[in-house]
Amino acid sequence: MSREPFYYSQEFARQLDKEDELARFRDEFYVNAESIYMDGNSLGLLSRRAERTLLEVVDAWKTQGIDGWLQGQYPWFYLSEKLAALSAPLVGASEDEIIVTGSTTTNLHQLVATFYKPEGKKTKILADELTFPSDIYALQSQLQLHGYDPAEHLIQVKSRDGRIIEEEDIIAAMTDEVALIILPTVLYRSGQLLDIERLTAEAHARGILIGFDGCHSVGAVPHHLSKWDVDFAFWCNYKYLNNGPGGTASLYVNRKHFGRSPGLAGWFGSRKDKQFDMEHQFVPAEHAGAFQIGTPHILSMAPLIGSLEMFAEAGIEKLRAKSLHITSYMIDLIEQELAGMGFTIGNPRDDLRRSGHVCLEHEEAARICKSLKENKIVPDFRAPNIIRLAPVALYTTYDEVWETVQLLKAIMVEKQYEKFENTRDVVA
Ligand SMILES: Cc1ncc(COP(=O)(O)O)c(C=O)c1O
Ligand SMILES: Nc1c(O)cccc1C(=O)C[C@H](N)C(=O)O
Repeated sequence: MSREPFYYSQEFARQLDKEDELARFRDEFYVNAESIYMDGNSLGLLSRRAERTLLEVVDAWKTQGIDGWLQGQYPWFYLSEKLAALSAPLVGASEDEIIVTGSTTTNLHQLVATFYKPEGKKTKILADELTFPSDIYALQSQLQLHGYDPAEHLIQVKSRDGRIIEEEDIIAAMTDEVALIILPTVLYRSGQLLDIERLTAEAHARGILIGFDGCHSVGAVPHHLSKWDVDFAFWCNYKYLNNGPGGTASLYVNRKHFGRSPGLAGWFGSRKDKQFDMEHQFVPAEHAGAFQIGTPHILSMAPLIGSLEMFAEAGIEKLRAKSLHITSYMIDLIEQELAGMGFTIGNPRDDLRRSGHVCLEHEEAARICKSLKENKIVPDFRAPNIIRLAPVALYTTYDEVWETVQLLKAIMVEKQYEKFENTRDVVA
């Protein structure tokens, strides 16, 4: 995408902030005036609206007790479905194809338990070697539950450069032994955005089901899961969607799979009108709600009500446009200001192949991150050598990007990082 050139001055950054049509949303967040937050790709900030809806739900509990399930502003019995409807525009699905439930990892377990049906020589699961470890642990344990050795039955597509997984290599690994494919939409370290539509079409052409982990794309990148015919997907809501630490996650099941028995059944997967019949014959919901298991984590999804209102107002296309622009600005500034200091941009440069964070590689990354924190910048570190920086479209300013890069420059020029050990913290 061609863009107006960037100029290297703080005035220019401030001018970009004046022109930013999403700038008004920043005031809705609890932004710490003392620091610059660049970690919204790991844990998004709290907004006033999310806080308000959380407190409203707490108040319903306080004042209504058990009646909160059916009464009050957000009856809890229907909250997973209500939030699904609010999430639908972000992922390009019908509201009944989504349900807000569980955690990323438990949703993956549910979906693999549902969709992994080894048969004949089709027994393998295809993933990649750079994906988030929790997904691999889940896949390994699911294979073991079927009596298979993951060393043989889990195929992890290799990266050619340690950063990116080439779509060609994934497609080449889609052999007739593969029963199921699980891939991230975005690789959590390099920020590579995979071509979801192409991979889905290639999988289907070979009769393979495919599901995606959308943790690092939902809320930052528009999706068209139904149009692309993705079989299923799952994602957390605590990164770009600002639902709070450990906040309830989501899953998507393509409507063509409605009616499939959930691999892991539980009473909240029941048809709503049947659930309280308390029969021992499970009657699953006729939509993605069937894949819920137990009682929804109401307090952990309440912030999402307020948060998703903001996404509806801002619009995911506009958020993506700002995200691409502000991350380009950051990359450009890094290249200009930090040249010759040992940094490498590890994310793809093409807008179609990158997501919402900048991946900055350096052999001293762990201690540069500690130094950034001492300078009141919040990045995160991913071993062995990555500093992730996420200027988030809803609340990060261009001026903060400018400040971050200037502080990084001072840290390098003054060798401030040398006083720290080059090792990660317990939670990096
Ligand atoms: C891509 C990806 N998948 C899975 C997870 C695990 O999510 P959870 O701990 O919410 O199950 C995370 C983050 O922790 C992630 O970034
Ligand atoms: N889930 C997290 C947690 O419980 C503590 C700290 C970080 C996280 C994360 O989400 C990390 C994130 N998935 C990542 O991309 O690395």
